[in-house]
Amino acid sequence: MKLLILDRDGVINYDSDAYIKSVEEWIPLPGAIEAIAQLSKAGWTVAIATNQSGIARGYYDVATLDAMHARLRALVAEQGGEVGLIVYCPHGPDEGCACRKPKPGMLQTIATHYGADLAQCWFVGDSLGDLQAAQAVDSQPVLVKTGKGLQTLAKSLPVNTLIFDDLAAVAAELIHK
Ligand SMILES: O=P(O)(O)OC[C@@H](O)[C@H]1O[C@@H](OP(=O)(O)O)[C@@H](O)[C@@H](O)[C@@H]1O
Ligand SMILES: [Mg+2]
Ligand SMILES: [Zn+2]
Repeated sequence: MKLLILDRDGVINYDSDAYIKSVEEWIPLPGAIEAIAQLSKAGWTVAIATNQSGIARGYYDVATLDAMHARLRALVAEQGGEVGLIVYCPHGPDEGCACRKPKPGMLQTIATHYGADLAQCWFVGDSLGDLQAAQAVDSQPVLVKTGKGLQTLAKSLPVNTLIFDDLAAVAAELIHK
């Protein structure tokens, strides 16, 4: 199946070192909503795997996170597309969970949900942990230069990492390849 997995903050929406704590702070990056809709209409299933330690830190609650994701789904639906499964890790960095990237637990949850082979999937992120999670399960690591992407670009990346300017460029590659 044509399954694309996305990181959220810095790939779909602007990120902030102060975390994205409300629906009002959740602002799509230019072209991101359209990219997801175009992929969806081209037969791609678009799922999301996102670290949300802000919940463990007490910056926002699950209801607020769900409202952000309802907003995302509504905006994509307005463009005629749909968003697939959204999986998040609500834990803090010190909790030792199995789902926080760079661990691949969320990618595995998504693959199991769809019966998909992660070795055939691209995972698009802006942080090194995203790329490492992809590498851990033989998915294709894809870095975008939005969010923390430019800082990540300066780090030691998985050797097969693909690099794109933004999610719109990733979508164009997948839809027209
Ligand atoms: O990029 P995704 O996975 O969708 O979400 C990242 C966010 O959960 C936050 O992750 C935090 O990292 P720590 O969780 O504090 O290490 C920081 O990088 C924040 O700036 C960022 O907003
Ligand atoms: Mg991110
Ligand atoms: Zn977790």
